[in-house]
Amino acid sequence: MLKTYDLTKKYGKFLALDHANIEVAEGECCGVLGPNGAGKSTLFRLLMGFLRPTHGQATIGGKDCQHEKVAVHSLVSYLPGDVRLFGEMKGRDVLEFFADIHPRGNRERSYATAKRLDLDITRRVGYMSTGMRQKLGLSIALATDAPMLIMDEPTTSLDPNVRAEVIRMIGEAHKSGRTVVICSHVLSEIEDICNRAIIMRQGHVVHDQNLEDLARRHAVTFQLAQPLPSVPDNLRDRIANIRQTEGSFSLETDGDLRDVMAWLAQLPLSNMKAQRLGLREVYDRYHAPESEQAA
Ligand SMILES: Nc1ncnc2c1ncn2[C@@H]1O[C@H](COP(=O)(O)OP(=O)(O)OP(=O)(O)O)[C@@H](O)[C@H]1O
Repeated sequence: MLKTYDLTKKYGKFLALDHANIEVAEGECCGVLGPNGAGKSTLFRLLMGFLRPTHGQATIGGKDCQHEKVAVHSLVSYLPGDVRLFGEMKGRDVLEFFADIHPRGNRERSYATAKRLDLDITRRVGYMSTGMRQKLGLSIALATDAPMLIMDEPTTSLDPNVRAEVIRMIGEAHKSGRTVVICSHVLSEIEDICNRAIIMRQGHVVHDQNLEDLARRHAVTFQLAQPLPSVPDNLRDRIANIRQTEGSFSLETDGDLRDVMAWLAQLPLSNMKAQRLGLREVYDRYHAPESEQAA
């Protein structure tokens, strides 16, 4: 559905996106993660044809994002990171304007989406709070039935209840078969709805994580006052990242935990803990907080 080929963007001499090769299949829900300035919005703007690539190409539904913008825009519903709307207009008029110009827009669905987000559309946009304007942007973007949703930080400025509702709505869009690409700094939101997460750093895609695979992985920690014996052959493929700090060990497992536990249970260890590996642990491999990097 979406493909980028060595997609590169320089602002002057500054390289914001460096030879990104990304493929998102039809029906996937793909999270894009990375710290401020990693290049996420640049990627999204290139996909929408709002920026010209310095090098490379992107396609959506086989259409070139730069040269076939109209066709691409009819396939995509896009929520920008900075929702800017006409301040003089009332919310209802803005909704109707966008529902009418998007080939897959629909006024009734827009009103219903705004209602679900508890947005008062009789207000003038200029008098709306930041969160209300975000809800208006979401009511525009979530109301089309375009086959692809591209959302740049959809839950920014929203209160916790509305955040949860928006994540539910995006999850519903995915379940109904739409392809979703979403960036967020809230890892739990990505874990809740995405089946895949791409991690970016300084304009590079540094990791591509299947979240269904991740859900089968565990981190096991324990204390052992002797060297850890070698991992039995039958577990070798499923145990990784063994680390030791004095008498404390940690390792990561893939798949069923029972046979790993049976092996460890034969050792004189104490304080054993096993917990599911989350996206946080994967993200921290690339972007650990500075305090931990220094440690
Ligand atoms: N128009 C521009 N001119 C010059 N530099 C830019 C421009 N737009 C973005 N940049 C720079 O490109 C880099 C990537 O910016 P981008 O907005 O894509 O990051 P991001 O990952 O979306 O960050 P955030 O999480 O803060 O939204 C940043 O260093 C930013 O300062």
